[in-house]
Amino acid sequence: MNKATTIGYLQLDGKRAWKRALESFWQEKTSEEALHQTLKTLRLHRLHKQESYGIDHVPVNDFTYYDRMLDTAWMFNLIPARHRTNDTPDVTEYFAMARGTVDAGACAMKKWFNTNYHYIVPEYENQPLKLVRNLPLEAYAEAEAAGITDAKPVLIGPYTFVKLSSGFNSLGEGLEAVLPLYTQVLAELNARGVNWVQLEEPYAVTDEAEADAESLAHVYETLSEVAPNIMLQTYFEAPAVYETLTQLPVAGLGLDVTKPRTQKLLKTQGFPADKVLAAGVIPGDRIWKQAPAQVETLLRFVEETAHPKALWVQPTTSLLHVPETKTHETRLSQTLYDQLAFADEKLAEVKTAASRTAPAETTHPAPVNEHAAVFAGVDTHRGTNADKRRVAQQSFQLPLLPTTTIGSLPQTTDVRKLRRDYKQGELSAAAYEEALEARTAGWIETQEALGLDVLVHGEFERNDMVEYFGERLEGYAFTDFGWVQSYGSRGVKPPIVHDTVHRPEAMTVKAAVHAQSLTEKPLKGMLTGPVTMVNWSFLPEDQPKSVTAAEVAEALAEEVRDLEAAGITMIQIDEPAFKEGYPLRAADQAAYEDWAVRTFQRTHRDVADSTQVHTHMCYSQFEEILEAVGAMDADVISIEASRSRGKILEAFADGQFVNDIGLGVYDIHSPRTPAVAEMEAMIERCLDLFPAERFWVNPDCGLKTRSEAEAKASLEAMVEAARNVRERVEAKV
Ligand code: MET
Ligand SMILES: [Zn+2]
Repeated sequence: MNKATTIGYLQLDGKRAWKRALESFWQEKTSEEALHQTLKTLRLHRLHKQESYGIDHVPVNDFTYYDRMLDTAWMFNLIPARHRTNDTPDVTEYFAMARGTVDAGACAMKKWFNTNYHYIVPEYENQPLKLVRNLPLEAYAEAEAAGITDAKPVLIGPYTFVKLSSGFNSLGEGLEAVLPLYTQVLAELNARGVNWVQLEEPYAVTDEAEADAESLAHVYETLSEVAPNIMLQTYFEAPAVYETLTQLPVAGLGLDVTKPRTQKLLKTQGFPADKVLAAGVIPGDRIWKQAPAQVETLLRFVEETAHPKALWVQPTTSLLHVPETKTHETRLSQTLYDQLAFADEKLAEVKTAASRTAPAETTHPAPVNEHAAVFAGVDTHRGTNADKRRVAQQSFQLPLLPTTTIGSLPQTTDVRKLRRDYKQGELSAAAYEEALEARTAGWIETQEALGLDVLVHGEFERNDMVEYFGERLEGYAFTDFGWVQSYGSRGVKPPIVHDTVHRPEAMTVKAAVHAQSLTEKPLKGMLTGPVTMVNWSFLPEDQPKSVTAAEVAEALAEEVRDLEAAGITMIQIDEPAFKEGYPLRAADQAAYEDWAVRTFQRTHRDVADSTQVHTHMCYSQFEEILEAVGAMDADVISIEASRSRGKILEAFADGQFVNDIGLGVYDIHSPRTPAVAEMEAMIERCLDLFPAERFWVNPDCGLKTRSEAEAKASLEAMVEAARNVRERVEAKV
């Protein structure tokens, strides 16, 4: 019988006990001692749970107080000077790095590969490194004391750790710094009698790994001398350096065998006979139950092509990316409920798959191509150019450097309470709507008083920019406890697309028309774009992602037409998740861009030249995707620019990009009121690159998380900065 294994389990349980424990400690409502105690209980609970499902080599040290990259950095004494308060770091340093303090900003946070999880970026500044505590060893000992023998300590591998850290001048320098510490950790595990250890190297699936193959080999040649059996675990794609990995002196290799590229590698290159193959056969980042026959077929394929020394059956990724269990859901239809498998249901699937040996009759279904072409033969483009539209849109009579916001305005406690009361039936639909309209009316006055040139209604009715539209479209379903960790203690409940997406009726027209009726200034209608809608949802299993995006695009196109017909002729279609959907391999990029750009284009294809389309993206490396952004052809794109102090504009300035740009002049994540002079300087710098006619001035994202006072003060300063620069530019001509 094959072994049933997992790569890692999730932190954010459905009841959110983990989150509550952390937040109550941060709010100083519980002691540090109580925090450790509560988290230990949760930690042991999940170990026993996995064991009870029949999982072998239950992973330990996958449980974190915030993030696993952070755990590793902290354990190595890789603490930025600004966060250090003790000689030997403790939770103070740990949470200072994660969340910042009054005096010291947090470490940066970045997207974990192509998932919606964000990790903490360790900062190397030549600190002397040392092993502060051997966390994997402690976790192993704890499990053993709880009666779980043969647990598998897991940690992020040295190669991936260095690649994702900042401050190392080169991979070589980074490895030189951390390899001795990994060696010490692993040697201590070995001395303790640990059997297997899992080292995760997801970076080995990226194109960049090809150039790093030698370093990877060096790392594992060094570590295997001292370590227990190493399971070198990859996920998210097939390794880009498969041949190198197969030749390493490690005891096992973990692969996502559902990926077509992995299957091809197994077929053409085989698998080393001296290694264990940990085969990811149950999708760890999706929520659909697998047909047992299909899994068996896949396993049979693996056995026949790989002939490994032994086979471990496991999910393709850590279970971090799915909710804990479906068992507490009551709102889902029986059909849908029956089709779902969240983390705990996957444990059962893994066990079942590992236990069966009977060969299946069915043939392996052709893998779905996520990036299948859509809108074949359909012209999705607006069919007009930026210059023509600029002329038609002069009717808005905007000043030079018009000021606006990104859409959401502060969601104060009373706004949240309104939504909650309405959802729980304590407030009638009419009373709810009236309260929202009053809120919008107040802010229309405020925006006018602040002197903003283009207004918004404020998005008070939206808890989340994807959920809001999902709830109004057919084909979506929502869970009550389906939390997935996004970063730290923060989670999201991604909607589930389970059927064809349709728009039964207009979704945003009424609120926009009401808001516009209160002002002479133009008001932007606010929509969430098709790419973001699919990148932040769980999608049907057997359908390419692009197909769902195309359905959403048609629904949004209807909404755009309705808005236009109702007199809302400035419409923003947000795409903050456009960049994060990019595939891990360059070879897949063109196919992604094709459907992503075309579905976005489709949403605004049918509007008149005089209707102005905006889009908004935040926190993206725009340099890499500029051509696609240009092809989306929104009249105005607002971008995050404050953190790079406008440097990003250099990429836009090479002449290819013809649309207008909304400069995000201050960081909305900071509670600090930005200085007028600072914002002026940034605008001025950008004017060296572009004519002033092409710029807008705005914050770098929505203001929903800010207090009213913070938002007002910041916007006041922003409007003043724009005015000052406007006056100077106009005085020059
Ligand atoms: C993450 S992007 C958010 C855009 C949205 N319109 C807002 O202002 O909140
Ligand atoms: Zn944003």
